[in-house]
Amino acid sequence: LFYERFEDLPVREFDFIVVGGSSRHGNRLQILTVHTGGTAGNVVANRLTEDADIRVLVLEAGGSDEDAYNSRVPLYAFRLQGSQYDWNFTTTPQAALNDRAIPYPRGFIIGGSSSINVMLYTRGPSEDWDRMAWVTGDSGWTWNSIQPYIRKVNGLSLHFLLSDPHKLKNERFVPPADHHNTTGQFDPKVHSFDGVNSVSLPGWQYSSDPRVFEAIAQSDGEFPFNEDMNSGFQLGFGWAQSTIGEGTRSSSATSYLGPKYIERKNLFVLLHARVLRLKQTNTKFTGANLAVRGIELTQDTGNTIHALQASKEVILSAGSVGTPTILMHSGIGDPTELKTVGIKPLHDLPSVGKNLTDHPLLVTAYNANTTDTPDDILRNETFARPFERRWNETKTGPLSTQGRILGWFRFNLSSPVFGGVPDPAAGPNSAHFEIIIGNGAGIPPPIGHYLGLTVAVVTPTSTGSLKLNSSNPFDAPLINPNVLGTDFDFTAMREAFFASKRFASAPAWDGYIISPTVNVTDDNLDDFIRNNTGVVWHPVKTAAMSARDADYGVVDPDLKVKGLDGLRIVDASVLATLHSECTHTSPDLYHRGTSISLDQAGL
Ligand SMILES: Cc1cc2nc3c(=O)[nH]c(=O)nc-3n(C[C@H](O)[C@H](O)[C@H](O)COP(=O)(O)OP(=O)(O)OC[C@H]3O[C@@H](n4cnc5c(N)ncnc54)[C@H](O)[C@@H]3O)c2cc1C
Repeated sequence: LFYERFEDLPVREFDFIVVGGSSRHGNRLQILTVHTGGTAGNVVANRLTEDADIRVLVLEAGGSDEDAYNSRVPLYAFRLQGSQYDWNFTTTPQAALNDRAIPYPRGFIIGGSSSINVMLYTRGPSEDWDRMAWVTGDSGWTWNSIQPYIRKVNGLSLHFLLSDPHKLKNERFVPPADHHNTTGQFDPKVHSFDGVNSVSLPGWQYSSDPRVFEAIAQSDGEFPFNEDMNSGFQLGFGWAQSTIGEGTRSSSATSYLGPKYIERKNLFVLLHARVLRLKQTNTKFTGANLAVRGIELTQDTGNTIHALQASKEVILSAGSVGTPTILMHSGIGDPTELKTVGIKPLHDLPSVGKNLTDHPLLVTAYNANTTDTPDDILRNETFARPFERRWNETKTGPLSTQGRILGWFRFNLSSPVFGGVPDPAAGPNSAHFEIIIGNGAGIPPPIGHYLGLTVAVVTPTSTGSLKLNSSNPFDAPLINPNVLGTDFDFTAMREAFFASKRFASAPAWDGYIISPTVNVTDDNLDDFIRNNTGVVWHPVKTAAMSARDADYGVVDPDLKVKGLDGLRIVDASVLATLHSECTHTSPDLYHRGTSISLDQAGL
């Protein structure tokens, strides 16, 4: 159940529940999951509370999504950035971007970033998962091992074969809002139709769509068509799949904490609960690990601090910014850096906050000779009204859709991009860059209609960092994704831009594209990139997983914080490598993280 005030929680019960034995039934177990109101946390909470004997408390700094209209309406997704549902972080000045500091949105709402993101659902290439298994020395992270958390495989539920006792799957592939015939637009064999998280194809058609496919056909194979980029083979252009069901956003809150689950008597969700730090709960003696099962939270900017303790585990799911921030405020991190800001080190883990990596993104747009774009809806309330009425009543129409068509591509290995640098992709079938076709400008200028061709480098080699600004947990951390910080990344952005330009020059666009909105020439391209590149908001690796015996990394392949007891991290920060995909698909990862949690708790 949702609670707004700490005082309303059955706190005593949480404080005094006794954890008895290890048998599955007959014991009252309590697992306190911390700030797991985000994408991953709700998956964890859902899975853990399958067992009525486990009591889970979810702590979320943000509030409810009940009145968040813009979160529900897919077309309005971009309005959530900079809103009350966003933490509204900003990066440090980015050297390669002419020292611009760029906005760094993160969801400040139940559902976390899955309640404010752009909803693209991409699983990435199988090679990325296989590489993560190799890096971490744990075959449980391979593409094949992860599949049963998403879907049934070959008609069998591999849960049984892989001895995962939990049958809940992530994906629930549903018809698009307009119920059009989707034959040839996805491959049913690689999807699940009875999972929790709704996924669908675009539910509204635009006149630019057929031209995209004509341009694909005219590209001499440079931009092939891929029926389903989520099969493990991602390369090519295909229809976007999005976490949308019945024309409405499917976040981890609407799905994993949906009506079917939120009434569970063993699930407690406390909103507006900001966790300040974790607390040591034992005294270390020779040979034993420190236990960190305590937390401190506040609901009134620190005037009142509440302490709680989990009998089993604290599971951190505060995301790639929140998780390392909380760890460092708790003294878990690089001791030298912690002392610099006046924090007493508790546990030496220098990798906390290191290696922050994100996908650089460059929006380019073309003036389009059409009025068939959502630009007028997005900038003119009067124009939008009938469409809103339609969406309110039927959940159909242009408001029911966000992503349209996207593609994943590789540079030729003889490309100038590589100039002595090894190919950073996970394998020969993994993309280096992405092109996102947008009908309309996303956030449109006052006049005009647009076709967006946005590019992203999906194998960046630059890494940045996340550091504390001070010992005050209310100060925003120093977020430095080091965008385009290497020659590879910068050259890759240039080449991705050229590729999108070639795509826009196909005869299919004659009469549709009028001109680019900015005249980019060879002479001003680098400036254009520096002045306009941002990121896709896919930060990972700030609490990265590493092999069990590696002397770097933050969590082991079971997602337990290295060298500590009682503390696990289950969110995007643990990814050991940045995948060539959009990162909220990692519920598959979260599912597995939870299964490990359950197994190791002897449940
Ligand atoms: C604007 C935007 C667009 C994106 N578009 C896409 C997309 O189209 N497709 C895609 O796959 N991915 C997309 N992403 C990325 C994706 O949404 C994230 O990678 C993913 O949701 C991260 O999940 P998480 O569980 O790690 O963190 P989050 O979902 O961010 O959850 C963290 C939660 O912890 C809470 N929290 C943090 N600190 C504290 C604290 N101290 N106390 C209590 N609670 C705390 C937060 O409020 C939040 O609810 C986008 C992200 C953004 C921001």
